[in-house]
Amino acid sequence: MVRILNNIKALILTNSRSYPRIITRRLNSSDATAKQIDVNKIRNFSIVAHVDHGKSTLADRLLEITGTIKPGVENAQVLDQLQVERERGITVKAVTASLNYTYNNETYLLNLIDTPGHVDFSNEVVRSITACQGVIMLVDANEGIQAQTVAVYSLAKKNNLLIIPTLNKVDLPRANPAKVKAQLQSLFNIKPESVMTISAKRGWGVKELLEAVITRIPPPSVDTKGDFRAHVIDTWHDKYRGVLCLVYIHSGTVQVGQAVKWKSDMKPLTVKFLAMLRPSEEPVEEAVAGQVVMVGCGPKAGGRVGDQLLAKEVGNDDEGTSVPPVKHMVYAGIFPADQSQHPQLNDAIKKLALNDSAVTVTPDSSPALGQGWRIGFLGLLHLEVFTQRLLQEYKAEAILTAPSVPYKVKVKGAKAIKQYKGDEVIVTNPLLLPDVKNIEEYYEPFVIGTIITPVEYIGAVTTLCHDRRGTPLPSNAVDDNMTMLQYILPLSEVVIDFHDTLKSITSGFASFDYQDYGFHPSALVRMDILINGMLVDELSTIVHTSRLEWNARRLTEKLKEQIPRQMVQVAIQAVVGGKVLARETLKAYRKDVTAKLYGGDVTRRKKLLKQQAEGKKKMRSIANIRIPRDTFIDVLKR
Ligand SMILES: Nc1nc2c(ncn2[C@@H]2O[C@H](COP(=O)(O)OP(=O)(O)OP(=O)(O)O)[C@@H](O)[C@H]2O)c(=O)[nH]1
Repeated sequence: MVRILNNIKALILTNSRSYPRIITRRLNSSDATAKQIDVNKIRNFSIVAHVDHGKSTLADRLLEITGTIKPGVENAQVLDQLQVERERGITVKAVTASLNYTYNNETYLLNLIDTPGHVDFSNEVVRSITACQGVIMLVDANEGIQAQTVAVYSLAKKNNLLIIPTLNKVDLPRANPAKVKAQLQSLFNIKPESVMTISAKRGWGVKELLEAVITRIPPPSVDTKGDFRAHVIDTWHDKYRGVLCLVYIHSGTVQVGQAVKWKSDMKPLTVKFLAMLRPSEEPVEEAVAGQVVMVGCGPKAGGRVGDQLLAKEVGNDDEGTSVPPVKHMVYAGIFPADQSQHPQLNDAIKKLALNDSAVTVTPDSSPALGQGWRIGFLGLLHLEVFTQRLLQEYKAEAILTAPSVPYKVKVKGAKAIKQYKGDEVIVTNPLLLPDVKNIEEYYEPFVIGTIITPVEYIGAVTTLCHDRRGTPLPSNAVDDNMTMLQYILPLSEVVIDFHDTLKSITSGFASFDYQDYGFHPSALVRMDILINGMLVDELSTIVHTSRLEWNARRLTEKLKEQIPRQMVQVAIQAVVGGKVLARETLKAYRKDVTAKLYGGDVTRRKKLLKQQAEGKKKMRSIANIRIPRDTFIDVLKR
């Protein structure tokens, strides 16, 4: 027990704020440095799977077999280092581990990239895949193919990666490898004899799988003689060394002390830190094309995901692999709980955004909530994880506004087109919607949703998709009991609670994943809220016409509940283009609220006056109606 605890202790971060991705103790000094490894002995691969199908457990076993960690640390989940990952039992960040393995008397360098399973973090998967030549596609032999298996399969195919189909959890009594092999054949045309079977938990078949990685996945096809070029697949911040980057070298070699530059910036830099991640840092003097290594160029050297690190001599042309740009699915406002905490939160968001390259941060301000930021996320789980990490890793408390999806509008009129630098405007905040009279057409983001469900729930799932404005695509049988349904769905109907509702109507048996389907024309309008005839900017939303009435009623009722009674009657109206859709009236307050300020001793009176003044500061005054800041937060929250 003590040994196990020590083992875990050694692996867990000592200070996750300054070392988000690195284990500071060296676990294993390697016998094969980059120089001794030729490119034909490198394999870059990733493990992809539906959530909970066992990626992190398999990664632990691979680390054990290759001697990187000691065996027997059950559920160590060495690659899941973030506190949120351990608490939620999910992988959020993709991490790399360079492993040595001897096969047929030859030592191979295997770069394993662990990837997250949840649909929100597919960005991390896409990024990892740009450095890989093959993937282990894990499928739980008990659950069978799930929606995300379909998504990762298509992604791997699209990127021309070699796929090693692997059934996991074959130790479970209810595992049915034959059935799942048949599913793989029917959906993806995968031959049953090419499918590996393992139990990541027990270690069964893991050695054979590792050998399949060596024999089936090709070495990286790179130019070892050319000038140094690498692209960044991850970045994180280190308190002492500044920005550290994980790069995939696709040409030449890099050495400590070498002169380099960013493609985006061209300022001369020097490589100060170079290390393999095993997953602890192992400093190296040199790394060659085909390798995935950590590079740091000093505290002020910058670096961001998707950028390229080049040898000083390389021109600023367009050659080389780039990482696909991130598409944000939801945007939300983040504000400090108190404006005095703005600088601290600003610092925390900056640092976290560096590690989580999938977010975009732009300054935002609101009369009610003060100065803040508008942040783009990949999905709701991503948003939750981001705020949880802000709190846990940076002790920064933040207020979140209602998440909304980005919309697109086509503007008309020369003046408007000039103002928006083109006739298409992406609207990430309903407040920034161009004037209605300048809008020619509205566009809404759509996704293709894949649902795998037991056949008995097809009716319920179809109703749900129909209610969410879905358009069906042809469906496919997975086997006798399971079906794959596909729908084109508006993103706004999917991001908030679609997954939870689907799980509850199918007793947890259906799985869901979605892929971007771009912007398409849609009947959208901007709905405003008036308080005694005055517009409250913060409460404007973009709504589909079929949802107008419901939204109008819900918002006005919620506001009536939240706004405290005032000396005058308050009319709360939801309007679209001057037409009132819903109205609630808050009756006037009759009691003499200042009565308690008279009489009593002077100190008590002063205290009450001070409290009242502080309370007023937190109010937003609209048409002489004082609305507490908390009301906005409560109403804007989901
Ligand atoms: N019985 C059995 N359980 C397994 C096996 N492999 C993984 N598990 C269990 O399945 C659960 C999920 O495993 P993880 O390795 O966390 O799954 P994951 O795919 O990394 O999950 P995400 O990181 O959230 O995507 C854990 O409780 C594991 O202990 C196996 O071979 N047999």
